Amino acid sequence: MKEHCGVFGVVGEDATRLTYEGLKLLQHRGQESAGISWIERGSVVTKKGLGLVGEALDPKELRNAQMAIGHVRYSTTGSTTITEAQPLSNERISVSFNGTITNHFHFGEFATDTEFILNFLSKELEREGDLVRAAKSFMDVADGAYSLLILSDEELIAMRDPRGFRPLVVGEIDGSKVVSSEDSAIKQLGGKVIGSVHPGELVVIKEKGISRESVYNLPSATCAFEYIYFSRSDSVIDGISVYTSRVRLGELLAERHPAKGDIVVPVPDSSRPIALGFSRKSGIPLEEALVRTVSSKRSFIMPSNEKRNEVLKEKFGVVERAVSGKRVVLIDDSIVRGNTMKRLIASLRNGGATEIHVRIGSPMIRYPCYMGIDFPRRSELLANLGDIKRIASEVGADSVEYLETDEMERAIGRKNLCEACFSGVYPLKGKYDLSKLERVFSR
Ligand SMILES: O=P(O)(O)OC[C@H]1O[C@H](OP(=O)(O)OP(=O)(O)O)[C@H](O)[C@@H]1O
Ligand SMILES: NC(=O)CC[C@H](N)C(=O)O
Ligand code: SF4
Ligand SMILES: [Mg+2]
Repeated sequence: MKEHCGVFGVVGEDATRLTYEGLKLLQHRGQESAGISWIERGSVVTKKGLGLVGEALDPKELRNAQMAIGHVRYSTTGSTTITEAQPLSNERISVSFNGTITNHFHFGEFATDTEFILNFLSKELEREGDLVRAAKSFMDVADGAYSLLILSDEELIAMRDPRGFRPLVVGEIDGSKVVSSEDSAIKQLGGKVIGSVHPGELVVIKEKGISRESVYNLPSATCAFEYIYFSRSDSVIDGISVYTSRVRLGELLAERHPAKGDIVVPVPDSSRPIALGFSRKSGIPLEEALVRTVSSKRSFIMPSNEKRNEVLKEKFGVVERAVSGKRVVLIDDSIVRGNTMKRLIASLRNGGATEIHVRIGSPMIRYPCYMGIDFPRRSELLANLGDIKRIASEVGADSVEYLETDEMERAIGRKNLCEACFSGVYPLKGKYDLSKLERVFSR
């Protein structure tokens, strides 16, 4: 499974530098490439590179401007190349986007869904002579997930798809107007959060002000995985704290799926608050028995299984003193392909753990995602192997239990979530044949 991208945009003083700083704080959303577009003498200028923000962009090559947008990429279409990196621009406009356009293949052959967006918007702009109208036409035809920024020399447009699959937030930093995938980045830069871009809303940001228009008003279906894994714990999505959701996922796990153990161990990083909740509720002490290598990346969002396993090889150390002779309750936020679990259970057994009971803070992932996360095939999902006994034997655990969907909703505190990867029910506009989507999105 690969996940999201991060977008950040600024209108006002110091736009390029603030965008660069913002991207660093969204690094957990994409590690493949980073880029920034700004407006210089009426034209779009774009710099991008492969790798983490610090590797991809040289601050000395960035020019200060009054308007800029940026991107960190976790690809769900195409490949990890500089030409496919975002922002994707021509002289007039630049786009930076988090999501997946599920129906992009209906419109022709494109290297990525982002290329389709740029192509569509450019043609509509030519036809209509107005970028806001072009953006609305895009909303009419596009299906899937998009938290999208469009930059021109006149304005920065921010829009969120009608279901609000991915987060998007507007705020202000030192008088400059900003838009970011997550509010935590705005707060950490000393700014104040104005609020979420609502699902189906189009926001136009200019130097003189922000105007907002609700273009579609449908029931939202925000990605449950943003709360479970993707977003930073210090973010708040649509008014709900990610940290609180995660602690509650752990509390509900302890209540509904208890385990007999001597210690609770989180798989760092994203399952830490879940393990804390489990430990508090069960009374079993928490031990940080897995140490995450400082320089390690997120494994799940790497672009191939080979790269995921390369990351995992270096990612964890085991504190033998903490686990030796102990019955371990091992907590993770999710099992997708099972790469992480298989490796960790072997290491914990080597470290002397006597029993390992795995408890997962989300339901079984059985269906692919085509809305911004990259696990496009049913066959790669561990949960499709069989029941929990079969899964436990595959990963080498004494037992494995997952949260049920209703328990997850209770923990997060909202029902209007996308749960397609658990249920197979896709909150999309169109009807699709799953096998066809598997072929289109497999890379
Ligand atoms: O079953 P898998 O296919 O291995 O995927 C699931 C794992 O991947 C993610 O961690 P990741 O390493 O991406 O990042 P983290 O350090 O933020 O937890 C997630 O938190 C699980 O640990
Ligand atoms: N994770 C994302 O948001 C991916 C954006 C876009 N689909 C790409 O492949 O570049
Ligand atoms: S299918 Fe799963 S990962 Fe994809 S948007 Fe829905 S909840 Fe999120
Ligand atoms: Mg993890």
